[in-house]
Order: sequence, then structure tokens, then C-alpha cells
Amino acid sequence: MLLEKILQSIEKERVNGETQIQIDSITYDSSRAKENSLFICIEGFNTDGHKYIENAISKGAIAIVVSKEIDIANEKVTIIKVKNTRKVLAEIANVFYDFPTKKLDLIGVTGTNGKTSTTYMIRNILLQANRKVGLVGTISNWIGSREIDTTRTTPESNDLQYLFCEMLDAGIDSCVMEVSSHSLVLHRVDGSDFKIGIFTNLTRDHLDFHETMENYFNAKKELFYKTSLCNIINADDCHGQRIITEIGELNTPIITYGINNHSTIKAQNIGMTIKDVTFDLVTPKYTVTLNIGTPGLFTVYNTLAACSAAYALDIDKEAIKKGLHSLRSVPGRFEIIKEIEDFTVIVDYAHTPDALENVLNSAIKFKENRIITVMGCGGDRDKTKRPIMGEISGSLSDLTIITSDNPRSEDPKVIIKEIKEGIEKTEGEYLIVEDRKEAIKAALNNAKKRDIVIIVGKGHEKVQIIGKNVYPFDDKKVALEVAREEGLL
Ligand SMILES: CC(=O)N[C@H]1[C@@H](OP(=O)(O)OP(=O)(O)OC[C@H]2O[C@@H](n3ccc(=O)[nH]c3=O)[C@H](O)[C@@H]2O)O[C@H](CO)[C@@H](O)[C@@H]1O[C@H](C)C(=O)N[C@@H](C)C(=O)N[C@H](CCC(=O)O)C(=O)O
Ligand SMILES: Nc1ncnc2c1ncn2[C@@H]1O[C@H](COP(=O)(O)OP(=O)(O)OP(=O)(O)O)[C@@H](O)[C@H]1O
Ligand SMILES: N[C@H](CCC[C@H](N)C(=O)O)C(=O)O
Ligand SMILES: [Mg+2]
Repeated sequence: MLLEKILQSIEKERVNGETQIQIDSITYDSSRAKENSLFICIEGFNTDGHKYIENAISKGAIAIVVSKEIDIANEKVTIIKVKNTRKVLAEIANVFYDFPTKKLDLIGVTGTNGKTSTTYMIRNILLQANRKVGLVGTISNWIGSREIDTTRTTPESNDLQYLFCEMLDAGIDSCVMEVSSHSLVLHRVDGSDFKIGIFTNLTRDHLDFHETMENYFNAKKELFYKTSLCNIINADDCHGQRIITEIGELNTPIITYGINNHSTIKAQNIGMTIKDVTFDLVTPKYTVTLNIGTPGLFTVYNTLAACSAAYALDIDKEAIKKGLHSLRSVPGRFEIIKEIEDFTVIVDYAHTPDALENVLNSAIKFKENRIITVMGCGGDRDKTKRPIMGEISGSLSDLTIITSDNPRSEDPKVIIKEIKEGIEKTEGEYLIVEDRKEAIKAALNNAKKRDIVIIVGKGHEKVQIIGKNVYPFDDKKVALEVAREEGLL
């Protein structure tokens, strides 16, 4: 594409150099620059993209987008100065990939907990309705049945628009994606044309990044200004109620869902076992009985969110029923390790206070003996949640084994100490076993018949990040390995 064409659609302060040049690729990472690339410099949290201009040029970049005054001797390179390079990256990506989301039914899901679970449900329902479906989220990205590894929940804007483009090439017509609060603040989804926006809930998380709950709330709210068909909001969540009021002035219709408060889509006659939930989905047009293979009241909410999207898209109720029934579980979300039979072992991704409370309360409903929880908290992430999660585990478990999650650059002992401060406010028994495999071993060795062991925090994750090292680690595999070593299988 001609640089001139790209520049027509962005807000710029100054352009120095030739604009009638052909751009073959765009990148924000100098190491990915190629012949005829456009390199966009981002001032990051760790380093500054402006430092890597020479590196990008040496790899073939012929145009650079900057937000700072820079001195480049190379006259063959065009310099474009803008105010906000992250914003401009998204604008350029949309133009370069020809606005792919205009050709997709795009559904965005935001909220602290339940995004991944809800997107998996929506994908299964859409597949039953014979749609060709893409998915973008925490576990991986999917183009139909092709799985693509990912490192973050919501990709950077140009990676995202490229992914949408690949989806269109593969014949995808509908895409469901998780929209993280980071992505909304950092302009990763700017220009994406959402048909539907979904709000699950808002509780404490990511205060390292947003600093206040008010900022976190406002970040999430942004999604609902980017939608065209409707916004779907949890009416039982107090922040959901606030969104309903604050986006009331928009022309986009609002569909609400809930169990307690008045809402468009409701759940009635809820029944639960440790393996599943069953309830009547009541909509203005039909009522249908659903069964979902993940327990807990939180699953009812995620299902209501998913069904509200299906309702808005006029999907047949039989497809809804079959789609949900065929999704037996989402990897690492209240996933029972069936091979271990002496007691129940569950792997779950609860890494926020609210998620932990929900998951432990769901387990307590089916408690016949003790609940043993293996938990830690991630390093270089919100520190304020650590004592709170400790207190929740101490109050709701009979035994907590405090261990490491992904300590990243932090000292695992310090993170554990912060969790311990919370647990010590309760009567809950606890052990400290820093090594996660040893902690899982301690839990399984402690467990007796009819106990429930819950290993939380890492869910589907396949690695553990300690310092700068990334080690293979999968809670489910490790639990099975330990069970084998300890003669439990
Ligand atoms: C806080 C945050 O979101 N940071 C993201 C941000 O990093 P950054 O701006 O600090 O980048 P940086 O490392 O300082 O580098 C600045 C620029 O220099 C460039 N660079 C750097 C080195 C080099 O040799 N050449 C070069 O060009 C980088 O490509 C970058 O453009 O932009 C980077 C490029 O897109 C992201 O990789 C990075 O995500 C980091 C890894 C991260 O951990 N993010 C997490 C917190 C995150 O985004 N989480 C959310 C929420 C999860 C959820 O709740 O589900 C998510 O959506 O995943
Ligand atoms: N609606 C919900 N309300 C509260 N907790 C939930 C809900 N749904 C799931 N959970 C809990 O939160 C954990 C994470 O769920 P899920 O992965 O669906 O959320 P997410 O919003 O995608 O999280 P992330 O921000 O890490 O991407 C689950 O393992 C479960 O413990
Ligand atoms: N999406 C979440 C994942 C946290 C998972 C937990 N295992 C951790 O490493 O803190 C985040 O980036 O905060
Ligand atoms: Mg997720």
C-alpha cells in the first residue's frame, strides 16, 4: 500500500520525506521490521521504541512514525510525527488491513472474570448455528479449527487486525473475543467494529496498571461506545447497573441479564451438582432448559451472557442448547481431573479475590469432607489482591497450601508473606510450600477420601515464569504426575 494512502487517514503533526513509496508491512517491534516496513515507535513501560529506529532501518524499514523529535541522518527514510503512536498504530493497522471487522460479526466480552468462559460458550453456540467462527482470548486464538498460540488476552492492534484479516481469508464470518481493560486503555481495539459488547462483572484486579477502581471501570466502559447492534450487561452486578445508566444516552440497545434483578434474559429453576448446572433460560421469545458441564453460580452468569448474545443474533434455541451441552468444560476452568478417584481434584484459573471466593463457595456447596486449596499470586501484578486472596482462602478452605504462581521478577517469598498476612486474619490452617510441584504433592498427600483439592491461579497455563526463566508447568499434568508418583492412580 502507498504510504500516501496510509497517511491520509491518520492525524499527523509533520511528515518529512517521500510519501509516494510502497509499504509492504507495518510493525511496532524493530526486530520484526523487514524490507519496505513502516516502523511505529512506542514509548513503553519498559523501554522506548524510539531507541530502536536504527535497528528497524537496518532491517529495511523505510518509514518511521514517531512522537518525539528525532535526528536521523538517513534521507531515504520518511519520518512521520504524530501525537500518540499507540493510537496511530491502530489507525494504520485498520487502513492497512482494509477494516476487516466491517466484514465480521464481532462480539467483544469484557469484565474482570468470566471472559474466557463466556467466549468459549458463544463459540460453541455459533458453531451449532453453522457459522464459521474465530476466537481471540487468553488461552489461544482460533481461526476455525486452527489454534494459534498467544501470550496475551487481547493482542496489539496491528497483530489483531492481521488476525482478523487471516480469519476473513479462511472464510470466518463471526468472531468472539476477550477485550481486556489494558487493551481498551492502550488502543489495541481502536477501530474494531463490534456488533455486540458484553459486560460480565467488575471486581478488584489490575490496580498496578489502572491505579484506581474508577479508572478500571472507565476502561471497561469504553467497549460499549464501540458497538453497533447492542450491549449486553449483567444487571446483578453493581458496576453493570452503573454502565446501564451511563450508556443510556447512546442509541445502541441494551440487553440485560441476571438472576436477581429485573432483566431481559433470566435464569430460573437453577439446579447444581459438582459437575454441572441446569437451569431454565427465560427470554422474551422463548424458554429453554440448559445443561452446562461447569458448576457454580458464576457459570449461570457466564451462560446468561453467552445466551444473550445468541438471542441478539437471532440464533435458534436448539443451537443454543446443543452448543452449550457439547462444551463439557473450558480448559483450566473448574476442570475436574477425572483420573484421580480417591478424592476430587479441581484445576481452576481463579487469580482474583472474586473468582477465588466464587470457586470456593461453589465447591463448599458439595463439600462432604475438607477443602484443600493450593494457591499463590502472580508477581509484577496487582499486589493489593494478595492479602485479600489469602483471607478468602483461609476463611473458606480447611487447609491452604500457599505456593508460587508466576513470581516473575519478584521474590516468591515476599509474595507468599503478603498472602500469609491475609490468611492469618482467619482461623484457616495453612502450610507454606514455595515450589509449586511440591505444594501440589503436599495437597494430594494430605487429602483423604471425599476431600476436594482445588489448585487455583494458573488454570490452562503451560509454563511457570520465575525471574526471567520460563519453565514448562501445567497444573493438570503435574497433579497427574504427582498422583502417579504417589501411587494414587
Ligand atoms: C503493560 C502492557 O500491557 N505492556 C504491553 C506493552 O508493553 P510496553 O509498552 O511496556 O513495551 P516495551 O517493552 O516498553 O517496549 C516499547 C516498544 O519498544 C519496542 N521494542 C523493544 C525492544 C526492541 O528491541 N525493539 C523494539 O522495537 C517494543 O516492541 C514496543 O513497541 O506493549 C507491548 C507490545 O504490544 C506488550 O507486549 C506489553 O504487554 C506485556 C507483555 C504484558 O504483560 N501485558 C499484560 C499486563 C497485559 O496486557 N494483560 C492484559 C490483561 C490480561 C487479562 O486480564 O486477561 C492482556 O490483554 O493480556
Ligand atoms: N462470572 C464469573 N464471576 C466470577 N468468577 C468467575 C466467573 N467466571 C469464571 N470465574 C472464575 O474466574 C476464573 C477465570 O475465568 P475466565 O478465564 O473465564 O475469566 P477471564 O475474565 O477470561 O480471566 P482473564 O482476565 O485472566 O482473561 C475461573 O477459573 C473461575 O474461577
Ligand atoms: N490475565 C491475568 C492472568 C493472571 C494469571 C496468574 N497466573 C498470574 O500470573 O498472575 C493477568 O495478566 O493478570
Ligand atoms: Mg481470559
